Amino acid sequence: MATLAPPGADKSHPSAAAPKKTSLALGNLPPKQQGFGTQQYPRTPSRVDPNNPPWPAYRGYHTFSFAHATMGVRLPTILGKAIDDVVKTLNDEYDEERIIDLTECISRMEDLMDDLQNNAQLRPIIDDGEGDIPLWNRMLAKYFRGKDFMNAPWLFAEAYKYRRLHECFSLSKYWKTYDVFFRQKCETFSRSGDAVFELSLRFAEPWKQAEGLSQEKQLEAKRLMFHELTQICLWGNSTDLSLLINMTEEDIKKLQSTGGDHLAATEQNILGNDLGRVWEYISSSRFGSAGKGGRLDFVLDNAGFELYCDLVYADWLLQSGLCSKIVFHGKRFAWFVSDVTRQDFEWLPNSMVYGHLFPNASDEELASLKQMGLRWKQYVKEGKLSYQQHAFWISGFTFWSLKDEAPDLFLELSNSDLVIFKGDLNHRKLSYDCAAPSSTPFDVAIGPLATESGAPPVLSLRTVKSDVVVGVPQDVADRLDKEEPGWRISGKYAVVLFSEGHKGEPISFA
Ligand SMILES: O=P(O)(O)OC[C@@]1(O)O[C@H](CO)[C@@H](O)[C@@H]1O
Repeated sequence: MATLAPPGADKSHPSAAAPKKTSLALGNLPPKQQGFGTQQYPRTPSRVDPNNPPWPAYRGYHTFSFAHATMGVRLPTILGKAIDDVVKTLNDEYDEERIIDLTECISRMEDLMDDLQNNAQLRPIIDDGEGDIPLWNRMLAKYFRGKDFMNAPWLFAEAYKYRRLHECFSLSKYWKTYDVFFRQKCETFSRSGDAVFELSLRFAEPWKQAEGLSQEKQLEAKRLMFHELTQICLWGNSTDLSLLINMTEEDIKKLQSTGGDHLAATEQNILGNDLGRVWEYISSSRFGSAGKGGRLDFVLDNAGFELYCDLVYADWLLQSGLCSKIVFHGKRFAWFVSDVTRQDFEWLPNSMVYGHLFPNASDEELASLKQMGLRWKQYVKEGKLSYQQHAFWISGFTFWSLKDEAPDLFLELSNSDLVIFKGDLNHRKLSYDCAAPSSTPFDVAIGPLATESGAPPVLSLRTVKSDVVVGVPQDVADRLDKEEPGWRISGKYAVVLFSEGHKGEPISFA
């Protein structure tokens, strides 16, 4: 039976086609506005938390970012190499109980590899009796429930991976303190001979100021030395083992070149440079107490060559009288491949004095290294140099949370006349590792560490190896983004950024 179509139901008729354009004359509507979404950044401090930094966080699923390459490729590669290292150790072991214990560590590492590659949810850290467990599990429960490796902020997910790696060993009976990167750290230092002797031949003899100079000239000589040694300390950070996966010995030498011309050329690559302000402060009566040098703290980054540069710098700061006490802060266990642990801190001067790391070195070179190593060991005995390793440094928190999450550490640092944060990772933690505009002033980017009552003066010495950049003129960053798209991760550029803090002001805890 034919259906009766209602009038006008023929959809194929031209009159049923949609009008090309409908224009309404509605002159009373409000005008269109611009900038939606941008006003929410920076988030006000009360809206900032580890999952919601002041500006948008970098996350592994952001395919445009270094976070993506790191989570998807670099971390599994690093973990694969770590497994190879443990297998080497396993092959050299003879005791059955220790062998079985170590195979269990390997199988936990394989589980971690599966989790990484399958983008698993971030589970709590198993209680291995270590002091940082509450920091980790509270943070996971409060801010990252249900998050996985790719959608948690990159900084947290990456740190979490290193904590999980530690768990593979901390749950064992015999291998609790095993460092999967130790072998690699030692080998890289032993391949850094040229740069190592370049410095030891110059600095092994105790430093003396040239005689007969006016006070003004003496100060100027110190300023110049400070200027160059700070840069050596800064560029020592370009040798980062986690990025050296495919580097040749020649490449490493180029990175470590410490010659004068090279330094002058590389100073142009310091895109935000507060070195002048730092000298003004360090050479003033505000630094330390009258007639006595100041206290300097280093929040360390990498072991081996970078630590060696840090110690050459610290040695001169003590000898010059600018500092009377230097405190080094390192990690409790293997962290981001090459970070300094207590074992690395002790290994360095001991290997300089007793080791046979440089078979091709001359007697003179070896003697210079030994002389310097002996002096550093003496500083440690005298308490002029010391080493600490607070659990906060191996947590997933950024330094915006330092005072709240580690009040004891905040008090300790508030005694310092200057806290130097070395390297890229520390810079990410200072600046909340988020997409802040490059022109954001350093004081703004580091939040409470610049504004809190009692906060110490802070200096970041960082070669730029990841996306976040602050304290750099916007036009410079925009030009580099256009002309050198890899500049944020190449380590070719650096920043030297200073915040005066509020030392001496009364500290209270909410
Ligand atoms: O802190 P460092 O040694 O200067 O650099 C650490 C680093 O290589 O590792 C991270 C990516 O895995 C980035 O923060 C940075 O590029």
